[in-house]
Amino acid sequence: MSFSVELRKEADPIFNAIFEHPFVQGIANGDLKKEQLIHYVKQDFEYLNAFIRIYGMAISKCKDRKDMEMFNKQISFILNSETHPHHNFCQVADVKYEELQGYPLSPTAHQYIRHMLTVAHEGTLGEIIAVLLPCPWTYWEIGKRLLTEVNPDRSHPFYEWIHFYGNRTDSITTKFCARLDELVKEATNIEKEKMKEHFLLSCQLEYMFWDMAYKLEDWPVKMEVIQS
Ligand SMILES: Cc1ncc(C[n+]2csc(CCO)c2C)c(N)n1
Repeated sequence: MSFSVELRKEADPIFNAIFEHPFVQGIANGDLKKEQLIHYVKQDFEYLNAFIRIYGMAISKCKDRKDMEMFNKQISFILNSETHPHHNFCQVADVKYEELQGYPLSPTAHQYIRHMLTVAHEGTLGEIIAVLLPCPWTYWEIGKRLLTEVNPDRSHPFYEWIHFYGNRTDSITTKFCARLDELVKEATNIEKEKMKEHFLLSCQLEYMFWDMAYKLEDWPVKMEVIQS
């Protein structure tokens, strides 16, 4: 069994819990409150900014152009394409995308971003791929399952979202898995254990991100944001 297949197997209960989560089920049946969609987009916009920066940190650890190109393509993808599913949520919530940008991070978004930043700062290239992988992998599986199980028509409010994630053929997940499986061959047992740990924690944080949006999670004590 390849390392990536081993990781997917261990994470199976988390992948299933994510699919069963009421926010994901809300995408399936078109039943989400405007505030939940707005909270998700506000937090995800900042999450994607952090993701782009982490790809930049990954590039700084690459030894060859092929790896650099892989991450560079993903930066462009986030900047130019990952905006489509956000626009879908904004349209359903009847808000302008620009109005949802620049908000402070919720506790869970903060935790997830800090987890990825720590690994990007301290880890090897293999550890960085392991920490980033649950992001595309969980969304790809959600998209594919919703596409087959819901098979939405154009009148479905989240038709665009489901097709965007479900229809990816040239998947970054496949590329990351292949690269991780190569890198693990040269890794020590300690590094391999760290890769697994980072991957599983990111899977848990993917679940928590949906939960954060669904429950409109915020800090226990609200602070006034002082604009300079
Ligand atoms: C919390 C959270 N997790 C995953 C994604 C999906 N996603 C974000 S960046 C990217 C491309 C990776 O190169 C994908 C698939 C999201 N939007 N928000």
